[in-house]
Amino acid sequence: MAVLQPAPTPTIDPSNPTILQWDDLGLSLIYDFITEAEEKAMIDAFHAQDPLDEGNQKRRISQHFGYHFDYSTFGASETRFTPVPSYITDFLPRLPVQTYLPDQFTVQYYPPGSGIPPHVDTHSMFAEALYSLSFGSAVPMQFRMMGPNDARKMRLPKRSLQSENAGSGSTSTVPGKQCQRPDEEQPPTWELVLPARSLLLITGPSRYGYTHAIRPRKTDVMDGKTVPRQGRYSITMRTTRRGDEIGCDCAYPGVCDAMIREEMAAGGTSEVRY
Ligand SMILES: O=C(O)CCC(=O)C(=O)O
Ligand SMILES: [Fe+2]
Repeated sequence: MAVLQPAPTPTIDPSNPTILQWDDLGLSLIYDFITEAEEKAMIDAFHAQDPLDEGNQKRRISQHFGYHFDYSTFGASETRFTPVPSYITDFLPRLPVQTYLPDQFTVQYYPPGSGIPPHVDTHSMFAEALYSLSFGSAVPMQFRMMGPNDARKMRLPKRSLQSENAGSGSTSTVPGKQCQRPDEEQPPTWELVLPARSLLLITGPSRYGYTHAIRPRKTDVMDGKTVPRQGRYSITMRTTRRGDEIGCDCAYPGVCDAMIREEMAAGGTSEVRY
């Protein structure tokens, strides 16, 4: 089991204390990004489509809007498109990155106790900015820095290019637990509590060089208190890369699907470069 370190300390602009920033990680967390009324409308809309099987709901439920995920490319389909509901389009003008907007949306319900395995969202097929809007309840998201050993494991063809299907229909390579050697040093691993109605923006190192996950647990420790995990909803938002934009030149070649693919095509088992 990963040994958790304390979460890194954010900087907070005193003139805007609802925004927490970790500049060196490329992470921002915006509290109260949506109102309680918006939150309720989203939950109602979700269950109008997928009624909750109260008590028996064990698995995550996902709804897709915009361009649908394509499992053959790990990107989004060019043709399968579900119109984006107004409860999403309404807040798009409030997103912190306005130079490009998401066009692929996965709305998910996590029943109490469920999570999402550690994964790196596909580098090459989606633009840098990824968002996670949390609602319904708070949950800790776990980030783990990918070290050189993880990178080497992820280069194995078996693990590197097949969909692990971490669940949201939108994820790529993850190092399997079974590959971990017990004598390995744990890479930096920490958790960030995502409160209900908060928006997480993931860019830079946290986007390209860290896995993120929600551990399946019955309880969480938040603010020093052990609390039962409750049902949680999220909207993952990504921007699809098309044509010439597909690719990645990040500084994390070991966990970059574009670079792994290139090296495999060249028949390489080249050294990990970081
Ligand atoms: O539920 C979340 O907040 C994150 C989900 C996620 O990481 C994903 O869909 O790729
Ligand atoms: Fe993700």
